[in-house]
Amino acid sequence: MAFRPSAAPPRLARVRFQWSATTTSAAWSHTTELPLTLPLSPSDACALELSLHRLLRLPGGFTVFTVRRADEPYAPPLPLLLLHGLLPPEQTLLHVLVLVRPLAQLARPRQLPPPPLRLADLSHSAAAAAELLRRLQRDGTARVCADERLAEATRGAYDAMVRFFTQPAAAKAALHTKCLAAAHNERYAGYSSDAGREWLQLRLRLAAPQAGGGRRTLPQQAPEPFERAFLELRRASSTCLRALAAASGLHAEAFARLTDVDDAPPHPPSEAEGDAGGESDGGPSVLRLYTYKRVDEAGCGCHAHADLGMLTLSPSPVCAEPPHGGAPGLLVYDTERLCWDEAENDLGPDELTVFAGEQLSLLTGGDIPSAIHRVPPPSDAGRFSMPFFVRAHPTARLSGRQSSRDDTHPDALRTPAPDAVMDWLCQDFVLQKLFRCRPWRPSVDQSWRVPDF
Ligand SMILES: O=C(O)CCC(=O)C(=O)O
Ligand SMILES: [Fe+2]
Repeated sequence: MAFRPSAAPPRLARVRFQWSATTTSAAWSHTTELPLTLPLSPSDACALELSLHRLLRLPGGFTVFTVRRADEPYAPPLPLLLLHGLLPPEQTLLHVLVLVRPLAQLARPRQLPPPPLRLADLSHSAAAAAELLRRLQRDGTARVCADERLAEATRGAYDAMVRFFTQPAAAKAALHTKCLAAAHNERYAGYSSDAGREWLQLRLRLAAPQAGGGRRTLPQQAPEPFERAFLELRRASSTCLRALAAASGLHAEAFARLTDVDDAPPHPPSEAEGDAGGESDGGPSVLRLYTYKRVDEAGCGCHAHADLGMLTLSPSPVCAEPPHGGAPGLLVYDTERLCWDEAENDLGPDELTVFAGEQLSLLTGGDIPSAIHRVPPPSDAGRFSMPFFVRAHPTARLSGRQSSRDDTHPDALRTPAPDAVMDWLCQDFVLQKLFRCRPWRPSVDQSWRVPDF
């Protein structure tokens, strides 16, 4: 399955499963409520799938593929095995909508990715913008070919990564910079690591550079090629966000203005940002320069998750060892075929993989779905990657709209469930939903600590 097994202690929950379906001549909604011990084991999940087939009166040849919380019709649909992650620890009642599909869909062959779109076209061609939108909707990811400036900047940053990561641990750790004065807020720029990777995280400086301090990003002591890659990826992400907004029938600025990818004055200076922790120097979007631990170093890669921001732009990764050839490894979960697809196979050195995070999915009512993805630990030559995560300001208002997508599946959810809240302050959405109702983030317990995001 490749989803991280849950380490949570077993707990009893009541789960209401709802199957709502429409055809041209009829509409129905069947519901059943079951006491369940969560997390489910793989065999519990299989038994539950069979029970639901009977209890929800599904037609022969169809089954429950995935579920999502009823109050989050825009959220990524998840296999039954991950049900535990949708229910915050202190709660016991969960209402989910099931997505029912024909079993035959499991055997559908994968469509190979079409040729990349060109970044240069996305800024002026409505047809290229519409195609980017269509690919994100249909495939979950899209390939985009960088222009020369971006390609040069990412090459320069990859070159500089070798030297950066071979420094002594103390020199790397010295780059860790807190971006907020408040002790309980963990927003940072600089070095960090987990069981699978080490990385350097860059953010835009929001405070005007002091005289003599010319750097636009934090940490200020980061090698200059990293800043260049940050600024070029920021420009590319601004182009993609504009293209997607325009192709969605919105004002071209509708998405970009919620973020820090433009040089317009920063979004609402911050009363509400105060709640999340005080005056910030460091924008919400981040560039992460990763080096992955190999299997033989007990690396575990990057577990399955959906990104929490608006959009992720991930330049073609390279091996950590000379001659630094390509290092494809990103896997994307196809929720319509329940399998992992290799998203970076045959990705050109100057190409990027683009995919949506959950903030954009909320804003579009699920029209642009967030991609569930993971990276297994590399086996021999390692992996450098440098995804750029465009994120909305914590104080931005994220108002989701009803999906207009014409889903031809029999259980198309054309209207959000009645208990769906589609209007969020970004930081509330992130803290209350993305850090509490997702299986891949250990739930924050609404304590005083605000995690880095
Ligand atoms: O290294 C990569 O290519 C992806 C990493 C990733 O998915 C993440 O950090 O959110
Ligand atoms: Fe990710």
